[in-house]
Amino acid sequence: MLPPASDQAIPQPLTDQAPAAPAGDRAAPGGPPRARGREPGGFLDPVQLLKAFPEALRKLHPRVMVKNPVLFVVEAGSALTTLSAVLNPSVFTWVISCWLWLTVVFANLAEAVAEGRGKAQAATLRRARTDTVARRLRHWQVGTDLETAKTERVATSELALFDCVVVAAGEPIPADGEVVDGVAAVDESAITGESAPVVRESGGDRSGVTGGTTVLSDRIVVRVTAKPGHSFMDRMIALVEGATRQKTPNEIALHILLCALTIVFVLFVVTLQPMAVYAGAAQSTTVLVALLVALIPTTIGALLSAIGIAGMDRLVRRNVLAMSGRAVEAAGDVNTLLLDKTGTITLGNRRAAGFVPLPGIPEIQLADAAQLASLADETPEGRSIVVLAKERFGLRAPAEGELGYSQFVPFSARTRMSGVDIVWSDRTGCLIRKGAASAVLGWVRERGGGAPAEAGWFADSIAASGGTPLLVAVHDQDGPRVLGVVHLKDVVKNGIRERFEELRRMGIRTVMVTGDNPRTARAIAEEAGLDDYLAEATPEDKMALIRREQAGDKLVAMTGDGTNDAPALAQADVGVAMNSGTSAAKEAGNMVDLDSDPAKLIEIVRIGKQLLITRGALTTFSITNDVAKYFAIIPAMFASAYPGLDALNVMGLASPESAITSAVIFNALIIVALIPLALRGVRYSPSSAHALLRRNLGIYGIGGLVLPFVGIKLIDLLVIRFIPGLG
Ligand SMILES: Nc1ncnc2c1ncn2[C@@H]1O[C@H](COP(=O)(O)OP(=O)(O)OP(=O)(O)O)[C@@H](O)[C@H]1O
Ligand SMILES: [K+]
Ligand SMILES: [Mg+2]
Repeated sequence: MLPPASDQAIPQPLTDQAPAAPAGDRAAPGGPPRARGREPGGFLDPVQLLKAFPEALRKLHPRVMVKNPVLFVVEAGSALTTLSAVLNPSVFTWVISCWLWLTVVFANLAEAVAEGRGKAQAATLRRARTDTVARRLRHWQVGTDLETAKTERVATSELALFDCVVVAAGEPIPADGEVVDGVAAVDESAITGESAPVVRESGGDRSGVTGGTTVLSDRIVVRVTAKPGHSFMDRMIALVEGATRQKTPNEIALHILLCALTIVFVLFVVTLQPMAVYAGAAQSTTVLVALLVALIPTTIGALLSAIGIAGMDRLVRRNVLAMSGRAVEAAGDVNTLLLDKTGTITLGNRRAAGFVPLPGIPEIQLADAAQLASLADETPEGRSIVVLAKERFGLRAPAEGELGYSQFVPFSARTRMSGVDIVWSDRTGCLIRKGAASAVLGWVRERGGGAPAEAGWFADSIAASGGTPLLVAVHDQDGPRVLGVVHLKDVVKNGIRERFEELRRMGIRTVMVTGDNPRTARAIAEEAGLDDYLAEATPEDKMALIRREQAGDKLVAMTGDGTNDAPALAQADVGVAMNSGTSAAKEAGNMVDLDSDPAKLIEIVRIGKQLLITRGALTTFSITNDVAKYFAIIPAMFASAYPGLDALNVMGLASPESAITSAVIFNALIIVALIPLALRGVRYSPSSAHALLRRNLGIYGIGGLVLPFVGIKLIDLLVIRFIPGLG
């Protein structure tokens, strides 16, 4: 027997006065997502270049230069030519020395400009960091009364992991953490730049809060999950400043290739001299160094790190924190995207919308059982059931005297059930469970009960509409039986369908993985326009699916927000956690999206692809554009010894000196000319990766081959005009 509804109030959670802020997180509607700050255009701001100049000079220190062997060789060569210019002064040796030094400075400038942009962003972020006083709770435990709890005021910097702090309307949240009590509207504009408030609440997958954001309404208790100095904001600042940037495996591979090429050319130039002497055409140090610099891949050596920094920077501008460059690169090659349903594809604001009793059961009886099973269920779903039962029937929790003993069964993603075991004061007892249909039916059958067909029908019809059915069952003196179904409603995020279509055009398969039942999953997958879905997935199932895809040589991205997504987020090559999500999810992933927008993956993939393509294109360009320099320098070197070699002087350069000078000047200027491209990235449009690669290798390979012939010739014309003594 169920007790009559009691009128005595229990301390109501804040849910009753849920803030009137828009529910859920902002899903980017069809249009392009808003970027933080202005995206730098194609032209490089001269002011930026000027500002980065001192830093570029500072980087000339050999200790810094040695990290970039290609340019270290150029620097050593510059020093050598300068020495020979001092010992053996001539216009030619001085001009070459100057331009060699400029080559190194320009290379450093590329990196300095990239870093400078990050520093500007970091400064903006620093301003958002708070250093205030926090109200720390003393001897308080989750679930106990807040009114009587004692608080103490401490400086934010003194907060430790797992401290609980109270934050009320108008106050800043002192540290990264998780809401463990209450629900509030939070202004996250300090970190996202977006002014619409978001809801953060305890118990569910929207519990994550970020230090520096402000509570707008109500009051929450936040458990600190990051020590001061190690918050996401701190990590983001370190990232955009380039302080913690590590080379990715791809970058290391390319780096090794560049070093190998450099060594080969150093050996070539060193062994060239004895042969030249033998041929009666001994070369000066200056000429040999100029040849070496022209041959080694200086262009990509100069731009490589700027390309990487700019990629990170582009992500941060779109409010994505990447914890590793490796993940950014992997994003460029992703084949499959897995998304969880609740809170990622839907708003995650899953609320009870109605009670559907089985024939012969009064609705109030179902509502009462459902709310008893939810009294200690701190998930948003559980709280919404309590609220609905109160609204519809004025039902409230049992009074002190009525309850003998009760034991709550918390919800877990594995059991897909929650409930309560109650012994009333008159010593009668009952067990109540609510949860996924298959789980609750299993529970009833295990206890020897059966389920009328209606239970399945009702659940199916709710599921077919995209809702989540929760079956409610009791086991009391009348035996185990199903009472009916609670209809949980959730809404698919606005405009998400178009975004998934865009992913498809990029060649990415989208799969929804959800703990929910297959019918609901199918309805939502169809509505959102996903390629496939996996229903009734436990956390392990989600991870196993990723492993299977990876075994088939696929790169997998996963976005999710729940603790049940954490294993999958950790397993995925690209794990994007929603910033609104639990701290377990955020720790497991290798990226965090501050806007909590699953469609952000489009941006992430685009940036990853752009990074890979830009690096590939500029490497190709760098290697092919050295070819023209052989044609400029080799004939010049041996013109006197082998006049026949003049046939190679296809550019018709004026004199050996002007030819070598022009090649060196071109080599230096091309670095500056390509800085904007390195920072902005090669244009990317969704099409197959192969087509893109072919197109870019074509453009940059042929461009790299042809451009220097024109460029060197033009410079040669200027050189003989304006630098007397080289003509
Ligand atoms: N508080 C709750 N009490 C009882 N059952 C619940 C509760 N919350 C959810 N369920 C049931 O458990 C199922 C699994 O929940 P889980 O959180 O693992 O997945 P989900 O949130 O539905 O999906 P996703 O992983 O896509 O976010 C739900 O579909 C629902 O049927
Ligand atoms: K070069
Ligand atoms: Mg979930």
